[in-house]
Amino acid sequence: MDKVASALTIAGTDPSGGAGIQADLKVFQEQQVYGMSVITSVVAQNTLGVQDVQHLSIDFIEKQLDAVLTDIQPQAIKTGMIATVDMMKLIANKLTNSDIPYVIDPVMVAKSGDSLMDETSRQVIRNTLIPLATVVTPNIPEAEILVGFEIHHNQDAEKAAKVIVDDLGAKAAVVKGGHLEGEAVDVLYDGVDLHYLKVDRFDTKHTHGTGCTFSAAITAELAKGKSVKDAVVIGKDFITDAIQYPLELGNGHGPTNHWGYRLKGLPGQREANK
Ligand SMILES: Nc1ncnc2c1ncn2[C@@H]1O[C@H](COP(=O)(O)OP(=O)(O)O)[C@@H](O)[C@H]1O
Ligand SMILES: Cc1ncc(COP(=O)(O)OP(=O)(O)O)c(N)n1
Repeated sequence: MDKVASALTIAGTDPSGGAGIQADLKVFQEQQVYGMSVITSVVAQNTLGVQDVQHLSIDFIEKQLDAVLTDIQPQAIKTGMIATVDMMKLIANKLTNSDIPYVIDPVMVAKSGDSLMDETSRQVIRNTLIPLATVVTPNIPEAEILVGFEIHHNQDAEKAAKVIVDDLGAKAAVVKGGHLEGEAVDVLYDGVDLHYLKVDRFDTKHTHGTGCTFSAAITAELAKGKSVKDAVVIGKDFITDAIQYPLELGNGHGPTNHWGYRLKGLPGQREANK
């Protein structure tokens, strides 16, 4: 293995830097993991919403994947915005029989309400990519689509995490509670045990890219060789700090602070970033 851990994100872009490829690479860098990226779709978006999307051709996505995978072997891979069935089939082909830890953030809809995955793909991801996953990290609406029932409280989230592992074939699932009321509770099921990751909810509108940031932090830790549970616990700390110390950027849902965790224990900077 190379001396430095490396991770690959396969996803769409966010020119405003809070979500997608840009967020993933910032997180990898913060976690001291060498970051690489394959772009699936170029998205015109900002903190207010998505203005337009252009998907790259399957042929060109494949060329990017081959360029990376034949040269620098990542120790973990993450997928984010995979908008079409053909993209899913291509990635499934490349990752079948691979033993590289694989994190799926099954991105379907942005916080602004704009769709990032077509309707057919929302059903197809279940059979193509989910069975290959080391960890799947759906938010509540995404988990509802994957499992086919509504999620209103933590017990429903537990049930959904179990279905994603026991019925859909992922090795582990974290159903994120950002969209529920009360504490921000995520439910991790690893095929054996259930774990609750709880933090007080911060009263903030700066939550653009929370899901991307969380799943990228988990990917970085898996690349370093951490267990799924340890990677998810560290990822939760990372996203909590990123939400806690907002940057107050943009006119809508601003980005999280990808260096937020560095401000812990530095009271002067902590105050300055409140
Ligand atoms: N206001 C908040 N305060 C604290 N944690 C939050 C808040 N909103 C989301 N989170 C956490 O951020 C992570 C991403 O969750 P979520 O926002 O549900 O994902 P997504 O961005 O995919 O919709 C989860 O760990 C969730 O618990
Ligand atoms: C290119 C791209 N990928 C994913 C998202 C969604 O990111 P997420 O972390 O779920 O945060 P919100 O956008 O929902 O705030 C995205 N917007 N763009």
